Amino acid sequence: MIVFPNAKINLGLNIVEKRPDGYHNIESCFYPVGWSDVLEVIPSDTLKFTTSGIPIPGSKEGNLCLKAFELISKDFHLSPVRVHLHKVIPIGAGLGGGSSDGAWMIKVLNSLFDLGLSVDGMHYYAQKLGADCPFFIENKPVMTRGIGNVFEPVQCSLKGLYMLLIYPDIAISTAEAYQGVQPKTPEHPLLSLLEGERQIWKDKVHNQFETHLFKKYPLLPQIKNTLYEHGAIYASMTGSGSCVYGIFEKETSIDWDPAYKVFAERIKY
Ligand SMILES: C[C@](O)(CO)[C@H](O)COP(=O)(O)OP(=O)(O)OC[C@H]1O[C@@H](n2ccc(N)nc2=O)[C@H](O)[C@@H]1O
Ligand SMILES: Nc1ncnc2c1ncn2[C@@H]1O[C@H](COP(=O)(O)OP(=O)(O)OP(=O)(O)O)[C@@H](O)[C@H]1O
Repeated sequence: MIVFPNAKINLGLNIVEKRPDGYHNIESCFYPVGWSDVLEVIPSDTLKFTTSGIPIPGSKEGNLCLKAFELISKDFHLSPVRVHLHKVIPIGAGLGGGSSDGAWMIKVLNSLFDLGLSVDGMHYYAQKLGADCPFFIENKPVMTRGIGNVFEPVQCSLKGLYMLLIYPDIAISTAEAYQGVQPKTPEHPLLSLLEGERQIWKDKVHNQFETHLFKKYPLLPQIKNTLYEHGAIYASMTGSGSCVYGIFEKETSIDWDPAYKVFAERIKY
């Protein structure tokens, strides 16, 4: 079975408070985008995991694909599989690529082994893997609260518009990003801003991580400004960075430093 675990962007991201367990409660809209890895899972004699594409830091055992397999095999009998992950989504980009691989692995195991897990059942396992994982189970635009695992519907569609995603080859770990953040109560409820006129997003919809990460990495606000100079309706860093995206009414191409990774699409979700 072959699937294409996709990335996400955050439309607005408020860090509301630090919790006693060290995590932070956030308020954000998660939106699926088409930048994708390739994940192949086939029945085999022994459990095997290989990767190609972008090198993934950390051990094989720490990879969320294998972690998903281990997690599900605690509750179900799974025969061995051969897993190959071709990594395309930049790492340390705020695109949730690793989380997506883990969540898609749960979905693959559910159908390959006929486990009969419902969406809620898959959420249960996904949230044990990481804060961003449950979103990728249903993979549709949603308002998230809690640590990113409590979902609420949002009437916000970007379908038919154009998206440019720019990864400037700066890896920022999620833990690093949260360390420098100052939680604060949002001035405006994000949900009503996102469901309102898109023209006001530029002034009112913020990713709170930008405050300290833009000071630390001045290249990031430069990329955001360039996107606005080329006519973006809205531009922002996604998640904990470093990827910056722009949303456009028409197809737009911009010359970037060749070291950057760029993904462009007509938004389909
Ligand atoms: C920035 C976001 O991508 C927003 O979409 C997410 O909040 C990050 O979620 P994630 O990458 O799945 O995060 P995890 O891998 O579960 O956590 C990595 C580390 O980030 C910090 N962390 C993560 C999520 C959260 N809501 N509060 C946190 O403080 C914790 O120090 C944690 O040890
Ligand atoms: N399948 C995987 N792909 C990428 N990273 C993985 C994977 N499994 C585990 N990891 C670990 O997770 C870390 C970062 O993952 P990820 O790509 O989700 O970060 P990110 O792009 O910053 O996303 P976000 O902060 O939005 O979750 C890597 O440094 C790596 O050690």
